[in-house]
Amino acid sequence: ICCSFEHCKFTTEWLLSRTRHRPKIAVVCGSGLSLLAESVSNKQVFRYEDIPNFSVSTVPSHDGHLVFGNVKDKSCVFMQGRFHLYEGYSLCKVTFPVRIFKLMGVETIIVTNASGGLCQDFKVGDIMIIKDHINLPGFAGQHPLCGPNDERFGIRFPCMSDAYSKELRKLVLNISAELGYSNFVREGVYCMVSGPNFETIAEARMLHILGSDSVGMSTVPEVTVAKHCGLRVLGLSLITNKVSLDYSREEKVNHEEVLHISKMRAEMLQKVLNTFIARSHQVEAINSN
Ligand SMILES: O=P(O)(O)O[C@@H]1C[C@H](O)[C@@H](CO)O1
Ligand SMILES: Nc1nc2[nH]cnc2c(=O)[nH]1
Repeated sequence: ICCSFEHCKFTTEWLLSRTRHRPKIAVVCGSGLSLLAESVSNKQVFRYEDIPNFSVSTVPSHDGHLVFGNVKDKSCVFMQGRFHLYEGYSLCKVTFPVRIFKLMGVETIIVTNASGGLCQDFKVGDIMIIKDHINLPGFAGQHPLCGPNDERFGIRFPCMSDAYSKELRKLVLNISAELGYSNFVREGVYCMVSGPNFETIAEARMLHILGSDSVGMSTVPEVTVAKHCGLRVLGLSLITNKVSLDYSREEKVNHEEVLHISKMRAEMLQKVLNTFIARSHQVEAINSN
């Protein structure tokens, strides 16, 4: 096993002995969204290649930096770049950082990504709060929790019907309204495919019929492992393109377009995120009541 409890513990202790930060919130920055980590104070950066047992980023715009820092008075850790199944990594490698965060004392994980809009009401540039997901690779056995279950992380058969915290979603909706962003902040179902190709029209139609509002190539394994080990999860997906459901449409998606849109919207997402992090204690209060 390449990502055993002992491997996780070793990496966690390696990091804890090199930083004074003790983050309670972790953020995974999706494609083109590295900016989310830029405004932190008291910043400390580790390169993925220097961290024992970590993988390296191979996708353009996924910088490969683990950034510790404060947002207001909250200590956070940011992944500038994530690992994807299509890069050739096993799902245990893809989700390894999530367990490190758990062992470091993180309580809430915020996963962000770029995705294609299937819901016909969505516009390019919308922010979709993920309310649920479809684990398509999981149906075919590509699942991060397959294999022996280590009870020190979580139970064998975790419940996923409440993977995305209702309270956290509500807080983001409230913040979006206060910031005047309500007309482009939505809620929806994210579907993961393995990639690396974008969808055929027939595939896109199928995913839409199955109830997916957007489609991407990440997030679901991280969320599954996060829920398994008891982290609270918030998922935010930036709709970077409309997925064609119609043979007469001529649009052709590419990674550069995805990056262009996500970089354009990253500042807004950052505003939502920073306000959310500053106020996350409000949800802690709700939960402890
Ligand atoms: O890491 P995310 O899910 O944001 O990356 C998306 C999916 C592919 O990796 C890439 C396609 O442009 O962006
Ligand atoms: N699978 C998939 N991933 C994406 N990431 C950003 N846009 C898309 C898309 O249209 N499809």
